[in-house]
Amino acid sequence: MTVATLRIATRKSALALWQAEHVAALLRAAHPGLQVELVPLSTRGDEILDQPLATIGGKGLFLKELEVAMLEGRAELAVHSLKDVPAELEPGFALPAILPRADAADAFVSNDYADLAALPLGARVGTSSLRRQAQLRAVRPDLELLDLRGNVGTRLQKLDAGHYEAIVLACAGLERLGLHERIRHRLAAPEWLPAPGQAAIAVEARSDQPAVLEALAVLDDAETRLAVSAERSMNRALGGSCTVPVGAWCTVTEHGLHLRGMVGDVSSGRLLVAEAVAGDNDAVSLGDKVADALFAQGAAALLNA
Ligand SMILES: NCc1[nH]cc(CCC(=O)O)c1CC(=O)O
Repeated sequence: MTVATLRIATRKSALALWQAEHVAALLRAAHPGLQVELVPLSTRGDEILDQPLATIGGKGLFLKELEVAMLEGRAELAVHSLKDVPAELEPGFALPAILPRADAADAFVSNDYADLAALPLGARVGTSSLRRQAQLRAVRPDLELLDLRGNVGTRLQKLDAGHYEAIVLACAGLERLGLHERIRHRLAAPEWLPAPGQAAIAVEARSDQPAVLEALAVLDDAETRLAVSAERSMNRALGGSCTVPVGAWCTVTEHGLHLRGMVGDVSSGRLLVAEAVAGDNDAVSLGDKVADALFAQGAAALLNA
């Protein structure tokens, strides 16, 4: 059985639409004659903008409405930023494709200051991510950390309006939106860790639709899948949500996988860091191993804080 049409459920933000169009173009190129359409939808995560994600219940918020559309037969697939996909997928769904990763670094964005070190004492920095807050606190305990939600464009507007001296965003999102020049400084591994799965685009579909899964699997990048499997398995072992400050970065070399993981504490800026290596058949156990090493350093106390 082959599929004639694929409908892509997507959020309506500029970044989500760019990512869905990107997947649509790749699918059209891979399957000549295939009809590919976008189904833009609003999610709870997009509608509730006045509270940090950690308070309103975490990451599944961006997926629910897209998954309902697939269950009701209004779309065959959904496109997500992998870092917004919970460590545990909803039963009945799969990720048949993970695209090659873009720049996984975070971006220091400011109109007046070149990097973190250049910020004046007590400067206001906007980010609602606990992972970013903990790492900022660790290097600059004097900073005033302020919540900042909304899509990438809204966050940049709030910076430009003077609410903050600097904000932190993902390099990948800025690049996809043609905003590369807003990156003043890259906050990159190993000193600074991204979110598990950051900069990878994930394609989700129902696990009971083999023809769809097969059509989507051509977009999968094996190396990215290995790296993000290790990062996401670490996150899952740590309790797996965005309500805790967790960072992870896995590299793939000819010698195998190297995973570095971090659990942080926002109020003290204390960061626990652990790393380990494994062969490329062992991505999931590598994640578990680094999580165990973080627990051995006392991660449970920070995760329950
Ligand atoms: N939480 C929103 C979100 N989800 C994914 C990205 C960036 C793109 C990516 O990581 O693939 C962003 C924006 C940001 O953090 O600046």
